[in-house]
Amino acid sequence: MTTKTLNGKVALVTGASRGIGKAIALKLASDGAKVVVNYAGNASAAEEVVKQIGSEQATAIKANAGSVSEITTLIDSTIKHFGKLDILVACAGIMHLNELEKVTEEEFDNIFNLNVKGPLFLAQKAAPHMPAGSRIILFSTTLCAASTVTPNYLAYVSSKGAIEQMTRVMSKDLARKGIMVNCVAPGPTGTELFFHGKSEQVLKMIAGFNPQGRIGQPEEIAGVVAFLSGADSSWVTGQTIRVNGGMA
Ligand SMILES: NC(=O)c1ccc[n+]([C@@H]2O[C@H](COP(=O)([O-])OP(=O)(O)OC[C@H]3O[C@@H](n4cnc5c(N)ncnc54)[C@H](O)[C@@H]3O)[C@@H](O)[C@H]2O)c1
Repeated sequence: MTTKTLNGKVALVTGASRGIGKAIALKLASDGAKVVVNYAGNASAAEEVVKQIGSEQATAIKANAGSVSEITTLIDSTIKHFGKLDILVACAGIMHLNELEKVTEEEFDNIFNLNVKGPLFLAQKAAPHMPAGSRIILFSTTLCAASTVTPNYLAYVSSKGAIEQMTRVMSKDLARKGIMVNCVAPGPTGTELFFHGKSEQVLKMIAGFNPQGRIGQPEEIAGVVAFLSGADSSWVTGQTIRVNGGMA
C-alpha cells in the first residue's frame, strides 16, 4: 500500500494552469494535498487541472501573482476555501530574452513584478497563516549558475538571482516559525516558456549541450517540489536545488 505523504496538507501553486506549475499541482494532489490552482488570464486551462484532480481536492483561483492587492485576495481566498495553508509554491514566472541595449523599463518592471515582488509578498501574506512545518518553495533557473550564465537574459536572470538570495534570507526570517524556505532552479524544461520562439535546430542544440542529451520534463521538476513539501525534507531550508540533468 502506498502512503499519501501529503495527506491533510493544503498547497497553493501559482501559475498552475500549465507547464511546471501544472505538473506540481498534479503531483502534490496525487501525494494527497488539497491544491489551489492559481492562474492568470483564461480560466479554462486551470479548470481542466481542477477537473483532473477532482473538485473536492482542488479549486482554481484567478489572481495576478505579481500584484500585491491580488496576492492578498488570493491568500485570503485560499484560507477561506481550505481553512489553512501548508505549502506555498511561487512558480509563476515570465522570461524575456533581451540584450542590455534593448531592455525597456516596461519589460524590466513586468519581469521583476512577477518573478521577484510576487514571491516576496506571497510569502509575507501567507506566512502568518502557515503552521510550523510548513514549506515555501520559490523558483529560480539553472541559468543563474556561474557556469551557465548566458548573454541576453539580463533582466530574467537578475530576477532569479534575487530569488536565490531571497530564499536564503527568507529561510532565516521564518526559521523560528518552523517554516522551511527552499528554491528549485530548473534547467531547460519542456514547457511553453522554454519552447517559445525556438526553432527545431536550436532545441536540438540545447538538448545536445545537456550531459543527458535531452531537455527535462515538468514532472521531473514536480518530483523535487514534492520532496521539498514533505516530511523527508524537514531539515532542508535556505537551499537552491538545481534540477537540470547535470548541466551545472
Ligand atoms: N521551462 C523552463 O525551461 C524553465 C527553466 C528554468 C526556470 N523556469 C521557471 O519555472 C517557472 C515555471 O515556468 P514554466 O516553464 O512552467 O512557464 P510557463 O510559461 O509554461 O507557465 C507559466 C505559468 O505562469 C502563469 N502566469 C503568467 N503570468 C502570471 C501572473 N501574472 N500571475 C499568475 N500566473 C501567471 C501562466 O499563465 C502559466 O500558467 C517559472 O518561474 C520559470 O521562470 C522554467
